[in-house]
Amino acid sequence: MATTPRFRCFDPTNSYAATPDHPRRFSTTSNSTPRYYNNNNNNSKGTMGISANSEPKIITGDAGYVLEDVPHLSDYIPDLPTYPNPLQDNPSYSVVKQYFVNVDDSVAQTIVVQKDSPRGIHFRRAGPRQKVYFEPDDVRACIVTCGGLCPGLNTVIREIVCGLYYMYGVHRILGIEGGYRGFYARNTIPLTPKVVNDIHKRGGTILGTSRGGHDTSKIVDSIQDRGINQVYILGGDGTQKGASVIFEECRRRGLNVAVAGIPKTIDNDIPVIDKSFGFDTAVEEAQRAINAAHVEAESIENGIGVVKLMGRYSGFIAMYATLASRDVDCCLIPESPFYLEGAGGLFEYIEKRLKENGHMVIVIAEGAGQELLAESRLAMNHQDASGNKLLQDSGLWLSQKIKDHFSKLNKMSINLKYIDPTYMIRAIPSNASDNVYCTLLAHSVVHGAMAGYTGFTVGSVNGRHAYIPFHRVTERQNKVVITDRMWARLLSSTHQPSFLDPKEVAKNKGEETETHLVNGENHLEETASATPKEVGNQQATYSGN
Ligand SMILES: Nc1ncnc2c1ncn2[C@@H]1O[C@H](COP(=O)(O)OP(=O)(O)OP(=O)(O)O)[C@@H](O)[C@H]1O
Ligand SMILES: O=P(O)(O)OC[C@H]1O[C@](O)(CO)[C@@H](O)[C@@H]1O
Ligand SMILES: [Mg+2]
Repeated sequence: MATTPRFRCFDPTNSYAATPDHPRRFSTTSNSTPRYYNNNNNNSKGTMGISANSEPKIITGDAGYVLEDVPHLSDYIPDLPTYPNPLQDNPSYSVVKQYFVNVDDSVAQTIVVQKDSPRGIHFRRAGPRQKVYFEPDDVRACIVTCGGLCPGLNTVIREIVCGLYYMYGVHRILGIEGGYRGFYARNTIPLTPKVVNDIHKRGGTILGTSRGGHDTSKIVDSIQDRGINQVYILGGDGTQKGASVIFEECRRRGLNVAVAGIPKTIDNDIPVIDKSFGFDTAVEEAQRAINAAHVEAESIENGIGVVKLMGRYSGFIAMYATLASRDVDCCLIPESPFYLEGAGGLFEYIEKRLKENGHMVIVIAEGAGQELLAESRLAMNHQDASGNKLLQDSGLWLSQKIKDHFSKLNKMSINLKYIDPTYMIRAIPSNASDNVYCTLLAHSVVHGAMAGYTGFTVGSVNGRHAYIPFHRVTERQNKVVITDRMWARLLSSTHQPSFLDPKEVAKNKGEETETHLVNGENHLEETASATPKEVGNQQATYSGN
């Protein structure tokens, strides 16, 4: 029989117990909402009623159960009224037997466990609650999209609008134009189901987007001035960092404003969540470019098709597109350093493949081999408006290097075609499965905000939607773990070299190491800049799936 965990209070910064009369400690039971900090300030702009960033809300239970909870408006605003969830009278949803989520439901981050292992980290399960913290008539919601484009943005916008409208009877929803700076520099767009009806069939975002321009104080002033009390923020890692500081500022000002993020990243580089929306669409669309490269390459003697795909720091699109296609002979990603010349290098492999097969296809992620590019040209240190490093064109660079190498050889003339479909992939509408995923994400985020949660990102964790504290999705990037089975499957499907030093791998395999990498949760930031030899060392520590 399932037992309800007995929650204990755990304050990561203090070892002594929390007490109900100490406002800075959690006072939690399984039935009460944890709260910290009393709010005695008024709501005027910039007041210093509440200082310091909020601390993580961590609740522990029996058998090593840990809930990494998200903030709630009642944590800092006392005596907030609650209302019955209007969904209980909604004829469409009345067929569902147990529609409302139990207050104690949580989603496990790790689902592969051993008999005696602790229950581990959990996140609050997403979904509708019996009580809501906003009267539908009082809600003034806004939606903003920031960062690069991604298939599905319009679907999420549509479903937030329709979800608020039809599930909760919220009719005042504003679109913020042109990303964060739109809060203070642009007009707003009123959004209704009619306005958004067809937008899921279009790529891009009807609201526009931008990089840079995050001015927290001006943004929160604008939220206050417009009377907005629910802020829905779609964007990647940078955007979620921005959302986090907006939440902190709203909290500091004591505002009754729910700030919620929906992670958007075509690169799939946001951690914790299973995958980001638009990723499936991107992988599917990448097939068209790979097919074209393959057709070109196999139609001519010693044909080489080079396809560049997106992935600044994470090579997920390249890896999945390669695995899906089966026409790719070599996939290069930022996480797996490679080299061109000499034994075990890329040129040697190309020559071998052309001799065996007469043609080949290479997929390269935009961030792959950047360290080699920097060596061969003047290192550029340009950044975009958000401070992201502007990368050099890895596909163009690689194509040129291959051409130069084989023209020097004289013995083998090659025909290389370079295809860069990156922006074409990013600009298409989401496919069917992403459309459904976007809809569920939008509904989950709306349920969370209506229930008074704030300072959270919504995402699917092991197939269940959860509310995840901002810091968990911004503290690191999700990367391909090259010591995991998925990358091994890729190597085995392409037969490409691993570019690892075989002696080092063999040596380290025999050695006991203390570090154990856990599937999908490895902090492999260092891998991106590691030498092939160093990666060989990491290989030996693998204990993944
Ligand atoms: N640390 C930060 N604090 C506040 N705002 C930030 C921070 N980092 C980025 N932003 C803001 O978030 C917005 C989007 O950031 P960015 O351009 O890096 O895209 P992103 O959300 O990471 O998406 P993409 O995956 O396309 O890179 C920008 O307006 C930027 O100013
Ligand atoms: O829109 P921009 O500024 O050209 O950014 C391109 C970058 O955006 C991304 O698509 C992420 O959104 C990266 O893969 C790519 O490097
Ligand atoms: Mg980013």
